[in-house]
Amino acid sequence: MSFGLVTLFPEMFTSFSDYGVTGRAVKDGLVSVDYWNPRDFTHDRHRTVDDRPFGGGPGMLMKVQPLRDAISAAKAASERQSKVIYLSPQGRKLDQQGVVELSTNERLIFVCGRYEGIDERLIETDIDEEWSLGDIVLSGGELAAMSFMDAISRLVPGVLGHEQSSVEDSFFNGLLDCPHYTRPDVLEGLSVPEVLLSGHHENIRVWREQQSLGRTWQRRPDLLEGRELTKHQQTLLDKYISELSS
Ligand SMILES: NC(=O)c1ccc(NCc2ccccc2N2CCOCC2)nc1
Repeated sequence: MSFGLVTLFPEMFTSFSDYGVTGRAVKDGLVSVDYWNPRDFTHDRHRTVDDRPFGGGPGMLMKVQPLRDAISAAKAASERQSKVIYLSPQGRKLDQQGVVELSTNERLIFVCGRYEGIDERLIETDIDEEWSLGDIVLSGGELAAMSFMDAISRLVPGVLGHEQSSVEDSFFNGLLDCPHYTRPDVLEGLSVPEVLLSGHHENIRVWREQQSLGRTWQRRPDLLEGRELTKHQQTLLDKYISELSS
């Protein structure tokens, strides 16, 4: 997977490239990241990257010429087919299904807006898809881009050493995650569910699936709509619900 970042603040992305699972993926060459700063594509003495909005109003927009040139350079830098993504509150809201869709691309170029955003005509001419991290307002697109990159990278084969963990990822199978426990076995007078100490792997797997189903039903019933549960899953969920009232 190759990521191209069009951003005024490339240094922000060390959080992705230098730490943890994603840092290891970059180090191992499973994921590559390259940066294209519009400021490097300016030709005036002050290296201007913002411009005033037609129609007036508060704030500035990103200056068109440096931004267009940075996007073109990002596209030209790789023979791979690339998709240019603009992150904004007006985009398609991201969920794990969207992450799976985006992960099928060889190269993604993220355009990170600053100021009040970019000229609408750039979205029509240079941007392929507009996406949103969620209904939140950020000071720039960088943190949204990094969240997209993290979620997408986790689906790249080899990035999560123990393949299993990506399957158990709470949203990977469309259900919320089960509760997790570790030492000490009693914490503030609270013990660990017996089944987890039993060493009975099948019972543990079933308990975890029941917990995922139950918590999803309780906290995010919307995730269960339009989802066919197997008979076994329905039985587990029914038992979970009946035990709530006991
Ligand atoms: N939900 C998201 O994915 C998301 C993405 C970016 C983002 N901010 C950068 C930005 C990009 C485009 C347009 C406006 C803006 N903003 C500039 C600053 O003012 C607020 C609007 N915010 C939230």
